Amino acid sequence: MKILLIGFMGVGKTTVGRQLATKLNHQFIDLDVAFKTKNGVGPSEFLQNPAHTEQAFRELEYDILATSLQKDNVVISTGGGVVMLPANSTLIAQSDFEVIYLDSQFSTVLDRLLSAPKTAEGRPLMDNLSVSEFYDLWMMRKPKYAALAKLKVVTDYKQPMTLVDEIKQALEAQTQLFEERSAIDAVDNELFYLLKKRFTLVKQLAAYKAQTGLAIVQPERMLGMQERLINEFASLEMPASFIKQVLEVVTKRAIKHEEQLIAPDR
Ligand SMILES: Nc1ncnc2c1ncn2[C@@H]1O[C@H](COP(=O)(O)OP(=O)(O)OP(=O)(O)O)[C@@H](O)[C@H]1O
Ligand SMILES: O=C(O)C1=C[C@@H](O)[C@@H](O)[C@H](O)C1
Ligand SMILES: [Mg+2]
Repeated sequence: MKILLIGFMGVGKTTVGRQLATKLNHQFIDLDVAFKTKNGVGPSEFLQNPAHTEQAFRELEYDILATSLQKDNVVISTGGGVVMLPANSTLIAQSDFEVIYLDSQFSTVLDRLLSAPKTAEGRPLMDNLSVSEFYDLWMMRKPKYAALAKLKVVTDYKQPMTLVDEIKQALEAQTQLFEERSAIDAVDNELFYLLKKRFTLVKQLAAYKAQTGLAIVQPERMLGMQERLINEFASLEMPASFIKQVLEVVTKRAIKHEEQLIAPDR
C-alpha cells in the first residue's frame, strides 16, 4: 500500500505512521527526518536560522516529498506544513497515495505539544506564535488538509494503536460511514474520559463527607443538578426525560462508589 499521513503539527502523524508501517510491514518515511538526512539540519534548526525563509524550507521539502512519493509499500508521515506550498498539494493530489488526514480538536494538539518531551529540534513555528496565532494557523490549514484527504480520522482521546487499527479498517471500508464512526468513537472516548474524571471528583467528595459526617445523598442537591442540566441542555434530540435518565445512571453509580469508599463493610 501507499499511505500518506497529513494533519496539523502534533496530531500524531509521526507516532501513528511509524506504528502503522510496522503493522503493515511497510517502509516508514518521516519527511522531517528525511529532510535532516538530506540537508544535514532538521526542519526546526533550518527554520530557526534567520537567513532561511519558510518558502526555502517548503521548496526543499518538495524535493523530499517528490522522491518519497515514488515508493511503494510505504507509510509517509508529512510535516504539518506540507500543504502550505501549492506545488506540494498538487503533487499529493496527483499521486496514487491513500491520503489520510489525522484531525483533532485544537485543544488536543495543544495538550500533546505542551506535554511532549522537549527535543533539541523543538517546534519553532509553535514557539514563535501566541496561542491565538497558533489557533489561526490551525484554522487556516484545516481546509487544506480536508481538500487533499481521501479519509479523515479523528484522533481525540484515542491511543496511537487504536488509530492504527482504525486506519487499517478504514482502508477496507466505506469512507463516509467510517468517517462518521471515527468522529463518534472520539466523542464516546471523550465521554468516558470525562466520566472517569467525574469519579475522581466523587472520590475526593467521599473523603470530605467521611471527614465531616455529611450524608452521602442530599435530595435537594440532586434535584438542583437535574434542573440545571435540563435548563441548559434540554432539546428535541435530548428531552428532559433523557437527561434525567442519564443523570440517574451516573449519580446512582457515584452514590454506590461513595458508599463503598465510606463504609466498605456495609
Ligand atoms: N493518539 C495520541 N494520544 C496521545 N498522545 C499522542 C498521540 N499521538 C501522538 N501523541 C503525542 O503527541 C506528540 C506529537 O506527536 P507526533 O510527533 O507524532 O506529531 P506529528 O503530527 O508528527 O507532529 P509534526 O507535524 O510536528 O511532525 C508526541 O509527544 C506524541 O507522543
Ligand atoms: O507545521 C509546520 O509548518 C511544521 C511542522 C513540522 O513537522 C516541521 O515540518 C516544521 O517544523 C514545520
Ligand atoms: Mg512528525
